[in-house]
Amino acid sequence: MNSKYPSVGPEADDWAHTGRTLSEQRFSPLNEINEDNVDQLGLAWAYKIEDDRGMEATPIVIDGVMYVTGPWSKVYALDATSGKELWKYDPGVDRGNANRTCCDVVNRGVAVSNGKVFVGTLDGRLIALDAKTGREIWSTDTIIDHGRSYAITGAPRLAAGNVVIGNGGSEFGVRGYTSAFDEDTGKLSWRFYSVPGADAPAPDDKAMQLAKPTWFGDRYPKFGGGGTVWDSLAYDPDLGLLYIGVGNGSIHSRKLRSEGKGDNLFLSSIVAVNAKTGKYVWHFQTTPGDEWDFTATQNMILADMKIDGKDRKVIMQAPKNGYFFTLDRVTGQFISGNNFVPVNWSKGLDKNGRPIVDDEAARYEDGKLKLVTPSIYGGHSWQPMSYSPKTGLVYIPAIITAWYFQQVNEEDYPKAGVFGAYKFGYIGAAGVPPKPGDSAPKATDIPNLALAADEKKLRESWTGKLIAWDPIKQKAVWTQDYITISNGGTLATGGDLVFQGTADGRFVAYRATDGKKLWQTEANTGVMAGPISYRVKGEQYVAVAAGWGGAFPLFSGVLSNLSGSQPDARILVYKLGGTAKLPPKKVMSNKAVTPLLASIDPEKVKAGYLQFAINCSACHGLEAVSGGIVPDLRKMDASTVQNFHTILKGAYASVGMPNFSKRLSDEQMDQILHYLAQRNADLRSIQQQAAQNPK
Ligand SMILES: O=C(O)c1cc(C(=O)O)c2c(n1)C(=O)C(=O)c1cc(C(=O)O)[nH]c1-2
Ligand SMILES: [Ca+2]
Repeated sequence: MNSKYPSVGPEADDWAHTGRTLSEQRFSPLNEINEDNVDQLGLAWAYKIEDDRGMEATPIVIDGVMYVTGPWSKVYALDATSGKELWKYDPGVDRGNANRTCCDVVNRGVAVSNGKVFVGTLDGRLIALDAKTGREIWSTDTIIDHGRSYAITGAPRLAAGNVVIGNGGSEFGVRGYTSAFDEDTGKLSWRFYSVPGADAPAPDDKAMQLAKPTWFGDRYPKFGGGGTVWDSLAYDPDLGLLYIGVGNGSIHSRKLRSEGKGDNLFLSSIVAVNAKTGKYVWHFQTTPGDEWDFTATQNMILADMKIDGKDRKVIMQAPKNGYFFTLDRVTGQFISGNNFVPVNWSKGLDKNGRPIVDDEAARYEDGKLKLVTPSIYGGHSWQPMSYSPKTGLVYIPAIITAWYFQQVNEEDYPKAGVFGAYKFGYIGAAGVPPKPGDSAPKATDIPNLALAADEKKLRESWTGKLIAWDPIKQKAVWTQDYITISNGGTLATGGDLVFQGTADGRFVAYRATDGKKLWQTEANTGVMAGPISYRVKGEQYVAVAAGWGGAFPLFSGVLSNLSGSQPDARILVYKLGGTAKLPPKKVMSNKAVTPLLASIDPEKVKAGYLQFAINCSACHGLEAVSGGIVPDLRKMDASTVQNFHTILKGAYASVGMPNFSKRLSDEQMDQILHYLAQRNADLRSIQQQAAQNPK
């Protein structure tokens, strides 16, 4: 061991929590793999996951065993040195639940404590498994109302003898909350609601006493209000505080939700509660009166650092809204902040760190069309950032995109006919990030994604960045650019390395101090999850869950095609001198397509477009251009066309195609088929043009 990298003790071996330790820094002190030898890194083993959907889990490794989750909330226990399967657990989630979650049937991992493995399932159960055998010890239903679209995608956290879990659903109309269950028994210890309900809050409910006056009108209980806690929690055992990262408003439109007024606490906030009781301690709202899906569910990092000569206990977050926040985690007081990507929705932060909303530029309750950056994908999403106490830098997988918003009144929903109106209360569309000084957008600016030229322009404008951010000076120290969004979470190590997977299918190591690329390998699929590092019998490994999916390809399929990635889910594990090989990359079929129908009825196409936008586009892509996660419906074969109605009525429910018989009439199903036949014709004409003008 050289002096640059002195040996680190056995306490560095495990990756015991989602963020390695309770501080959630995603920093491994291990340094056997370092900038001097990282070029010798090779694949040690790979484990194939049976469902080729998005992989978002951070694995946990304790005593040489890896616990990781895959799509449909399945849990895998693997020998961390060989990839040998020790056990596998399938909670049997009803595949018909695929449309209860906004963004793929993903899961972000387990918590492990005292011989128990805890997993939250897509259908809302929290389950404790025996870590040795994978057998169920207890299972509890965490959902308060199965009539609404709640789903769990996040990893549970451990706090004060409890397992804590939230859920998602703010895109569908739910009231967000966080629940804590006793680790041993699964009994509910406490529940914290993120937003007020219809009733007056109890006199001793300080949180809702604070929140209620920031909401207006009586309609928000109908829409649920939102504030789902779908990903991030952090626990400081010394302070006894649990930090809750709260999501966006439900319904998105603040006009429909809260008469266009108010901060709407605790939407888009970090809330600190007593970990034993769930009682409110402090809050910091990152986006006042959210109406842009600006969640504060992004991962929160706890660190101790010297700022202006004083030792500070901080909590850091880079929420979707594009601002980085460094707060005092004892009091919630704002220390510093700055935007890490371009923002046009706000003019900056005031002295308390409250963003000054640019109403003219971003609030769409005035009925005008607004082009807002960041978009609903955020400047940063669930892909976790990491912090190296060695460099003092935070490594943020950042996103640069924009989104159109235009208010739709409820009575006008049926006329709106564009993606989003029903679910969000606005017409939404992808946009090219605006430049300062651009004139106000007009409806004619909304790109027509069916036209290949617009697709190209949009795709090229949606980019990713890895940003090494100084959380004290609040500025970037170095950056790396990516051709598209939804690049992976990051890992920082004692070997002065930063690891990150990319949407275009690579796994890369950078030097932590200056961002120099030192190593990369083909992952053969887009990589989104946060990598980890661990050591068994003195040998260091770096691991990542690889597999393209999640919000981007499902929701904006047409734009995500650029990644060239195919869903091919695996756990990939690397070590120095590793020689294992991956099977060849799966490529997307570019076969010429045949017509779906002999004749197409334009009236049906028009009606079908609306029905498709409302019911199908969230998974099968805007304008029916799939991102490759679920079938591209423009390319259906003859037998699929023949069985179209049967499939919509549940024939493929077991593989994740929900039953739409309660939502769509036969006539509407037929309209959708005609719309798809038209999109198929559009695709064939693009293919013909390409064949005539080969580049
Ligand atoms: O508001 C919510 O309840 C909620 C839930 C989830 C989820 O559970 O995955 C996502 C989002 N919102 C969201 O806004 C978002 O961008 C997103 C991306 C992803 C993903 O897994 O790729 N999930 C979610
Ligand atoms: Ca959301």
